[in-house]
Amino acid sequence: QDSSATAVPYQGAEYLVSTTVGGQKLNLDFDTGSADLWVFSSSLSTASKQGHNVYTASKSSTYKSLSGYTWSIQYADGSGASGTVGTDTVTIGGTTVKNQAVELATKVSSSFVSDGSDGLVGLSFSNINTVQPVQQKTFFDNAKSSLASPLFAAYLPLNANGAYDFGYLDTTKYSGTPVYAAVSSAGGFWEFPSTSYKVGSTVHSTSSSVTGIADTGTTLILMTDAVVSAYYAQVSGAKNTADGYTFPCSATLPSLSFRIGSTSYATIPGKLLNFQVYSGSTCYGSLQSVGGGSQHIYGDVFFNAYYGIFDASQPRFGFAAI
Ligand SMILES: O=C(NNC1=NCCC1)c1ccc(Br)cc1
Repeated sequence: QDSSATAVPYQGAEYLVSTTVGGQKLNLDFDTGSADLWVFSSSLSTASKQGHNVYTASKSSTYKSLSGYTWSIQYADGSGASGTVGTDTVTIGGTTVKNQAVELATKVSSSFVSDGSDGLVGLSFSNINTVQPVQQKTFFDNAKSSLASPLFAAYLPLNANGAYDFGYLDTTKYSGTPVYAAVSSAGGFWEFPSTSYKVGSTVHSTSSSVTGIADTGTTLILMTDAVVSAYYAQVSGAKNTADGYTFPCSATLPSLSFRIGSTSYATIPGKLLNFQVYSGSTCYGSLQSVGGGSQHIYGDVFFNAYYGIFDASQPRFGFAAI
């Protein structure tokens, strides 16, 4: 049941995919950095429902409640949601999964209320799904057996409609031959070693334990402080403010390249590293600090430059310039 679903950019911060849950249409944020499929539900407070499509279980003829099951998730950016669980038929593009665990939000954090999505589709590994007492599988895990190949790909061009392709690679969406890195799924993420990077043409290496994760649920590229300080040292007028790194909008930004596994470098051009105007003639960088830890997070800005291939067969992560 290979298929492709259109991903529509929303306010430069995320891409939304129209998804049918029990015959009800919702605009969901596909997130390769988490493993819960959750939706805004009719049980939310009136205030939380403002501006969103909600899923009403009682209106679906195929919904089944999982009595006593709950979920609760906290994302790395501090946002979160929680609620109850059932199963229903979920269709994305032309790929349908019956009896998919659908997590109904009865609470969502404020950033989700002001956000454009009506919920998330987790596409990381199912070992980090938060449902209790019995952990549930992701849409992709459930769909895999019906696909020609056990993979999906993310095509997220800047300020234009993109797509998530399930079961096949769309060669019209990228150029050249994809390169792949082995993935370690133990932490639940599409994670690989990422120990070398370039600011412009200057090569730097990090400690060997540094990894990267491919995360469509994060907007920017978040890297360790060593990388971020080396990068902005090359940008005249760059400042590290309480909100993150800013610089004069007139600045010429160097490219940033980083290795994914032991592959060739992925290069983010300077143009993509100016995320948006911060205030007046000051702009905000697409590269920001991940805070602590030794994991780089390659978010949507990475996918603005590369077709990302999430292949469960080994597992491995591949990329090719778009
Ligand atoms: O939460 C993460 N990605 N998804 C989302 N973020 C905000 C809403 C959805 C995330 C971030 C960093 C690491 Br390391 C692993 C996962």
